[in-house]
Amino acid sequence: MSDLRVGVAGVGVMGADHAERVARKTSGARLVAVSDADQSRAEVLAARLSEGLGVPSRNDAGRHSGGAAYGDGVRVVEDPLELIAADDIDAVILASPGSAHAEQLFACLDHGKPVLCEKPLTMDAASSLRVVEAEHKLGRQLIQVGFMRRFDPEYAALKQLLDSGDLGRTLVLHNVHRNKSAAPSFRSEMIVRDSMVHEVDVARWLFGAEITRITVRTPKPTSLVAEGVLDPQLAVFELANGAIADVEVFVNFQVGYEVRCEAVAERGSATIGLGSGVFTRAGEHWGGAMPADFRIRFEQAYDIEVQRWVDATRRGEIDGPSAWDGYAAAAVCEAGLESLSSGTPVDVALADRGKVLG
Ligand SMILES: NC(=O)C1=CN([C@@H]2O[C@H](COP(=O)(O)OP(=O)(O)OC[C@H]3O[C@@H](n4cnc5c(N)ncnc54)[C@H](O)[C@@H]3O)[C@@H](O)[C@H]2O)C=CC1
Ligand SMILES: O=C1[C@@H](O)[C@H](O)[C@@H](O)[C@H](O)[C@H]1O
Repeated sequence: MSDLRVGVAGVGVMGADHAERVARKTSGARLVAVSDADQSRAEVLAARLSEGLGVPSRNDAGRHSGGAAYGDGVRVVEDPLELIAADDIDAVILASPGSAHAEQLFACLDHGKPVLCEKPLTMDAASSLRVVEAEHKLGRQLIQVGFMRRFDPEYAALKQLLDSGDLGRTLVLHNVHRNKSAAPSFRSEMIVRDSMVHEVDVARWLFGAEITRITVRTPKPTSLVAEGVLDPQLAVFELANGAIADVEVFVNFQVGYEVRCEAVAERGSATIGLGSGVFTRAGEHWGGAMPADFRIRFEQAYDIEVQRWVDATRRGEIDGPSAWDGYAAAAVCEAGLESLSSGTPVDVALADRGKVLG
């Protein structure tokens, strides 16, 4: 079977990481092209990743003729929509900002291109639902959403344990999600839509049930954020199966990246994210290191996610969170935003899955 020829749209923090992953760490795939609204960023990355192949990078004004042979280097395509349409690209990774996802996802569907779309699927529930419906109309699943925690070995082991029933029924999930710091432009709504959305997916996935109601409350914010930014945030999710999950999201924690999840079940509890790595006692100090960001903490999860996406795409399938999962998370976040401003519980308005996908 020939290698999957991949193009990456949006090569900032996450896209550059994924592009490098495809170019250097993923089997059965080859990075053909990258695109970014900031073309110089794409050019620098393409040059760096082409170096590994021992060939110069190219751009569309150069010698691209619609089909890149292996070892041709990584091409820069000015317009991300052109990258999606290109004949020599079999599948796309979207790591552009969430606000660009809807248009680019529709382009992927129009061109029949499988796509691994970073979270959030889109910026609101209505556009996410349109994406789900458009994919459903095609009759095959082309969209996988980048909820990478499902691929993290610790989360996967927790899921397996809970599903085994050894601890009885799971009652409650406690989550902590802390980033060292966030850009001043990272406003309160983004804490829900970009950060909390991971716990929304984790809760839906671990419980295998939809979230029906969300409450978001905020203490007096940390003094280290701009006026008006509500950080940290505490949320409670109520699920259709009667379970409850809570999460503290704090994106300007200052210390490091910390993601924890404790499941409380009828006959025991299980916790992940307590800090792996080497625990040392030296020089009057004891302890271990904390990862600086998600790229370090979840490196293995991203690697597994992308490898399994490539393998599944080559089989003509997806193997991970679907467009529906992206839509359901968007619907919860939308209710979460309403709750963030009212401080009261808000019911999640979710379309009837059977009717949409039936
Ligand atoms: N799964 C995860 O853990 C993470 C996921 N993400 C997601 O990845 C996506 C990108 O986030 P970051 O890399 O942190 O942002 P970023 O700001 O570092 O990178 C975004 C890049 O997209 C480019 N861009 C802007 N408009 C574009 C367009 N219309 N088409 C193509 N490129 C465009 C920008 O110039 C920039 O280089 C977001 O959806 C974000 O939520 C981000 C961090 C972690
Ligand atoms: O997805 C991510 C970022 O977009 C978000 O901004 C961070 O808070 C999350 O920890 C990270 O996983």
